Amino acid sequence: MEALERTVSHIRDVAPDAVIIGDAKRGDIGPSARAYAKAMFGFWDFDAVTVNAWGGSDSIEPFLEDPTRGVFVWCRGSNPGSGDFQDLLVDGKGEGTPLYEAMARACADWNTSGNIGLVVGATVPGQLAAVRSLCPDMPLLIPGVGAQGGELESAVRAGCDSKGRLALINSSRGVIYASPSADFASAASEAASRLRDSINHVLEQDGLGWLSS
Ligand SMILES: O=c1ccn([C@@H]2O[C@H](COP(=O)(O)O)[C@@H](O)[C@H]2O)c(=O)[nH]1
Repeated sequence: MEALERTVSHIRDVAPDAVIIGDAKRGDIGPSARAYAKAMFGFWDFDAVTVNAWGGSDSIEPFLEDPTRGVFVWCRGSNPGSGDFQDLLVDGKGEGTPLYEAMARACADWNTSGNIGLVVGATVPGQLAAVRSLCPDMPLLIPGVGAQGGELESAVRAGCDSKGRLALINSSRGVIYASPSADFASAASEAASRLRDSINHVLEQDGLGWLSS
């Protein structure tokens, strides 16, 4: 907790415009969700959080109330077992919709304040592309490149919107464990810069780079 507190405070000091996402994946009944939302936004002051919406609309509603805070709903995981349930075909809007697509559609309906995003893994570019086409204007938080082996290029192409934006591609262990030695801090910084440059390289190739657009 102390390390988290110091990390958040350091980011606020050195990069006041950075968006800090609390990856807590909260998911509970409404009254408990309300307490969690108060903790995540009121105490920790995160700009956005991740939630697990298995409990349905009332389980995420308290997180959505403040339109200045973002809520990333876990939609299609990057881990090998995430398809066990999330790819199951359910009867929803159109027969045989995979559950993760039903989740994406529900989130689009709940997104009346424009503060919902979705978490979709880089390891499943097909599902990532499907979610992007269902939710063309939603931010996507995309874990799974780096240690989990997801391919960066397809994550950028499948995950970005039509302008090459709205994808937050995350690598955690690939950055924080870039070096086991005393140079861990500079190695982490270099790994993060390399990832940024690789993302930008794909965008440039597609004419969607920060400089070319
Ligand atoms: O489907 C998901 C949802 C969340 N995560 C989280 O992202 C990071 C990824 O870490 P790496 O070290 O880059 O693999 C991790 O904290 C997970 O909790 C995810 O990987 N997949």
